[in-house]
Amino acid sequence: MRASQKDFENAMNQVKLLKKDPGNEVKLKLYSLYKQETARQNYVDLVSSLSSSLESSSQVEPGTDRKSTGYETLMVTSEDGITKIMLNRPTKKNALNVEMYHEIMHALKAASKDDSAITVLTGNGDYYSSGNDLTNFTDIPPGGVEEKAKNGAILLREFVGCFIDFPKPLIAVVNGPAVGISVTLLGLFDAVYASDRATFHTPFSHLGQSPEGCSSYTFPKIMSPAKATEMLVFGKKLTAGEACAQGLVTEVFPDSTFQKEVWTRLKAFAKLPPNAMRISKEIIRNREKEKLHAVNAEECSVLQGRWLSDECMNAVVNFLSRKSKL
Ligand SMILES: CCCCC/C=C/CC(=O)SCCNC(=O)CCNC(=O)[C@H](O)C(C)(C)COP(=O)(O)OP(=O)(O)OC[C@H]1O[C@@H](n2cnc3c(N)ncnc32)[C@H](O)[C@@H]1OP(=O)(O)O
Repeated sequence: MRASQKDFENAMNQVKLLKKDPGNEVKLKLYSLYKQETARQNYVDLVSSLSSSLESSSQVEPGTDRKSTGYETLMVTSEDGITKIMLNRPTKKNALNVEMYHEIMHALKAASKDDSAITVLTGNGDYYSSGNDLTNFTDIPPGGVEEKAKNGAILLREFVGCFIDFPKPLIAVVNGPAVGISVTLLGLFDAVYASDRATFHTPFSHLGQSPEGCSSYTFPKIMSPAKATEMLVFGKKLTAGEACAQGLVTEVFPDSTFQKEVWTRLKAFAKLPPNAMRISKEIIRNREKEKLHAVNAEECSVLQGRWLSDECMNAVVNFLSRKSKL
């Protein structure tokens, strides 16, 4: 017999009253089940809201937005010689869930073959991105946390590989705060423009994790080993101005004029001969490619181990508990 909503709420309360801590792995499983229950409730709520809105208005075209891009977590547009990939989970601060990793890879592969001269990554809403979605840790497969960590490392390696191999000029338009993997990847971009509202934060040690996105190699080269250590090991958060002084950001703009100034500049860049730009990027980046792939493989393998550590599991459980999701 299927449990009712009341049974579920009672069970949730019982978990909070347990005298003995059930442990991180069990807590992550509980969170996963909680999410499924919430998803079922959301489904029912959505269907019921759709029914009432369709009854009240025959002009609504459900799913129009989604059809225009074909993506669930991104908005992708192509005009004026620019393919713009916009992270589109603003209510979650553009955290990267598993679907978003796959969709970004898909969008990059498509952009590498389309007619555009340059490609831009940016965020919708007040954040550029809050990095890896920490709820990614909760969908534990039958093979347990080891299988989860192994799959995560495979996905991460493929994902970062797409940035290493991207053939056209790739520009980050950092519209707001950036956290975790959204910061480390910036070392693989060809230019990074930031609003003065943006901050750059890689709290890997706080999360019991280690650097990815090739940052263990690119950051010391860009900003010196000591400055890279302050960010990647001690989790020092940089302002946009500081990140620019360290060479991670190319130029900072006042937030009030950011979009206008940046897009005017990008449209001018996109009028340059595309083949010349592609070939020039190749000659700047290609001699590092093999090294970057090797660094990526090593970082993913180290992270796979970190994800299984108590330090990491405690940090994830703490985040989810703070958000009342456990
Ligand atoms: C294949 C796997 C690859 C893995 C690659 C590894 C990458 C490493 C990293 O990226 S490490 C970085 C991980 N990110 C974080 O630690 C950030 C966590 N989030 C926060 O600290 C805060 O949310 C914040 C500072 C980004 C914003 O705080 P604020 O108080 O302004 O807003 P909220 O916390 O209320 O956020 C709004 C809702 O968004 C949810 N959310 C935000 N970021 C994340 C995230 N990274 N993961 C999961 N969920 C996130 C937050 O829970 C709120 O949701 P709610 O409205 O449902 O409560």
